[in-house]
Amino acid sequence: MTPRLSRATLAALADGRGHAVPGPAVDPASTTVGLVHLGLGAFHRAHQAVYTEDAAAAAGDTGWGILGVTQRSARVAEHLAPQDGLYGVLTKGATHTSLRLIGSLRDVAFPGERTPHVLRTIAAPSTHVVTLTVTEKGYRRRPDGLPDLTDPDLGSDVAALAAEIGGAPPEQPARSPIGLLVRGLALRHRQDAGPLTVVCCDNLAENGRVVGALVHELLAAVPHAQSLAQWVRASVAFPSTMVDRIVPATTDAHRTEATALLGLRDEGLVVGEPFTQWVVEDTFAGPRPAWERAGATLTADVAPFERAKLRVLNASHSTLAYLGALRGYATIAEAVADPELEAIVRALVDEDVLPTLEAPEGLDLVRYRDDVLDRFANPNTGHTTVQVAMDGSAKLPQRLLGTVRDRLAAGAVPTAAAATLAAWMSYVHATTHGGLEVAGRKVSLDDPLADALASAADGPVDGLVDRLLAVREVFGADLAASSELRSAVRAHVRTLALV
Ligand SMILES: NC(=O)c1ccc[n+]([C@@H]2O[C@H](COP(=O)([O-])OP(=O)(O)OC[C@H]3O[C@@H](n4cnc5c(N)ncnc54)[C@H](O)[C@@H]3O)[C@@H](O)[C@H]2O)c1
Ligand SMILES: O=P(O)(O)OC[C@@H](O)[C@@H](O)[C@H](O)[C@H](O)CO
Repeated sequence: MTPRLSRATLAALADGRGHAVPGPAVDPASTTVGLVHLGLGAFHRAHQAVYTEDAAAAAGDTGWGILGVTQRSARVAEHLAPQDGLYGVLTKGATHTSLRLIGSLRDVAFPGERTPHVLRTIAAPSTHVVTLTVTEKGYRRRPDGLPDLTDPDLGSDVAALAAEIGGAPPEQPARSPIGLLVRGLALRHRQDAGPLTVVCCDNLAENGRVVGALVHELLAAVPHAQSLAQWVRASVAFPSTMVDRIVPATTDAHRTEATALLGLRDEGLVVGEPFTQWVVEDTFAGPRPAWERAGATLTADVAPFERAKLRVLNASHSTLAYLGALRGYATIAEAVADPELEAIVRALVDEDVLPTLEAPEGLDLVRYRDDVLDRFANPNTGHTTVQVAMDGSAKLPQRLLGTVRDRLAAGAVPTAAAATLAAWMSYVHATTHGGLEVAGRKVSLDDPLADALASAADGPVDGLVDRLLAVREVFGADLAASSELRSAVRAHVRTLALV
């Protein structure tokens, strides 16, 4: 059996016949932890961990090893621990594949097993940055942006935090990312370990402001947390970021391909397109990795980049995901190759998105649209429509509904954006009525509001749009009340002829 990737097997391979795979640029054994990452999914490993490694290597800095924290299960930690944190990034271009090894993960942990260790690391004076990629739904926000204190996981962390402020040892397993973060901040405050910067890397509009507000609101709900809240206001920064790299879920075929290139089995392998971008607001409370030396842009104002990316790339992605899945396409590349679907996406961007955007400095938005469509057309990433389609109730408010609101406020009917909503509604209907098969597989609705959406989709089909627009968690009261939007979505749903 092919041996597993680890520091020892890699060294043995290098001593023997060797391999042609570059990296790691940083040996985990030579680094200390300076950054804690919450949400050790595929994206962090293919994006921030790579920038952090390149920055550390360029600056000769050994203080930026990462403690990677998984959230919902120990699976990724179990994959990476026997590999000493080492893993490969398989880059799949349209014509070229390459593999490199990454060593910036110094440690991995699952809070279900090692919460005290994670909290102590967030509180360590040598830790300066916490990053997050826990998906849109992971933040447990109410539609008004406040923390959902009825969420049992967040509730459990709030109770643990209150006990810890009262002097209890920080031992209870953390159950939510924001709860874990705030409990780590509380310990850091108690230990007077200095300022910290929290960098959200999820696809949320104004992601830094969102996470900062969640932390402050959560603290406002906890008894005796005033001094902690004051310290957070003074000592913790929440810069916003725009993150971009298409990183699909890793498949067995990717692992087989990587094993052939490396000669070692890698259970932590991740896959990405060649393109990568990171724009970070330069408002850190303390030291940070020299990410600019790895190609990141540090800027005073990230909002125009973030807005352009969410509204052009992510909204187009979701449009292709819903329409593509409804037409039976397995991948985004197949969907964008359908001229009708490509035309729908172009109309979305040209007619509704671009009028709401201000071009970030140095970015031609029309060129950006075309570049994004070219990236989607890469046949080798294998990004599935069903993966991009998941969690629509949490994603659409971030990537589409800002456009819809801006267009309505400008007195325009967002007819093209309404096509995306119609596609999502048709997808919700099909996946909750057992009627959607994509590439030979039955697809069911994967969404944090699946139950509410299924009951809204259940009923006479001519009322589908009304019932789904009434889901306040997604559309709020304003969009539910817009008769122009309602008519536009209804017209598209009729055209889709799926109900
Ligand atoms: N994959 C990409 O192409 C890409 C690109 C840009 C940004 N992102 C951002 O990164 C996020 C994660 O993407 P990924 O590819 O790593 O996904 P993934 O499925 O590989 O990992 C998701 C991570 O989020 C955690 N998570 C999921 N649901 C959660 C919940 N309800 N509560 C707490 N934690 C939860 C998981 O435990 C895991 O650590 C995306 O949602 C997006 O915001 C991804
Ligand atoms: O990662 P999600 O689930 O928020 O969204 C799915 C895709 O639209 C997204 O991951 C893009 O691939 C990514 O945002 C490109 O940078």
